Amino acid sequence: MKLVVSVGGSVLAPDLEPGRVAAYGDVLGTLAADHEVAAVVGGGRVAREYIDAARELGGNEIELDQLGIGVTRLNARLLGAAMDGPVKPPEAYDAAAESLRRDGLVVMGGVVPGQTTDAVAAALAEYVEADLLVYATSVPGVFDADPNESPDAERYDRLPAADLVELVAASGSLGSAGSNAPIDLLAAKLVQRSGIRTLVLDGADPERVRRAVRNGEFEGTEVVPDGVGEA
Ligand SMILES: Nc1ncnc2c1ncn2[C@@H]1O[C@H](COP(=O)(O)OP(=O)(O)O)[C@@H](O)[C@H]1O
Ligand SMILES: O=c1ccn([C@@H]2O[C@H](COP(=O)(O)OP(=O)(O)O)[C@@H](O)[C@H]2O)c(=O)[nH]1
Repeated sequence: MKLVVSVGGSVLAPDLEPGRVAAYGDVLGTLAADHEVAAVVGGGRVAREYIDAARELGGNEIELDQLGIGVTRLNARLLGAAMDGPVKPPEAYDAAAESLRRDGLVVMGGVVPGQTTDAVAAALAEYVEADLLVYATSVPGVFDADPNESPDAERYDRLPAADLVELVAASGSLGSAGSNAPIDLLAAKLVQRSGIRTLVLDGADPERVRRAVRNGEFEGTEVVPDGVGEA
């Protein structure tokens, strides 16, 4: 199977803990023995710190995004170093797809301003015609409200892609650089358009990603193509 895993920066590098990066590297490396695996890595706290500092210095939103992209690529290098040795992460989808074809494994970060790595993962999944897209993020799925703001928020076990788009649009995620939402609006639209099976799960423990891929066992939200499932 062809698999794209979006590893949130908040999941991979909330701080620089080599053990956590090694654990992700192990899981992705093991999965790559049986599958073609593309990982897309986010920027996390460090990206936000750079973005906040540069905003105070008067940087415009595109400049802030460019800083964020730089940090996602640093994190991609770090994860790459935990697997095959340091390799410069591809900066575009065609280069990533070529690495995936050649090596069966690729790690990349951001691509262009105006989006997050959620959208990179969805676009790469569409480009390489992935069978499965997994968002390993800091929350255990997509909720009807931000679970970190609303203690009564309820998780969707299955969510039609159109409902995901609506929910993300309503949360106003196409905001400024470094903004929070379960996934960004472009990612939600690409997931809807591609119809690729998509899981959103708590990625704090990479074993959850392994189990989801290996046995289909996971706790979180499955985004289903429009018309296939009920919320
Ligand atoms: N409806 C929602 N369901 C789940 N998470 C949400 C929702 N709305 C906002 N969020 C926020 O989305 C964030 C998930 O993304 P984030 O922490 O940036 O992780 P990552 O590093 O994986 O991108 C959480 O901080 C969570 O509070
Ligand atoms: O293709 C990309 C990927 C990332 N970013 C920037 O880099 C930041 C960090 O990326 P990440 O995917 O971690 O976003 P987050 O989940 O932190 O919002 C984002 O907020 C954007 O500002 C971007 O502009 N384009």
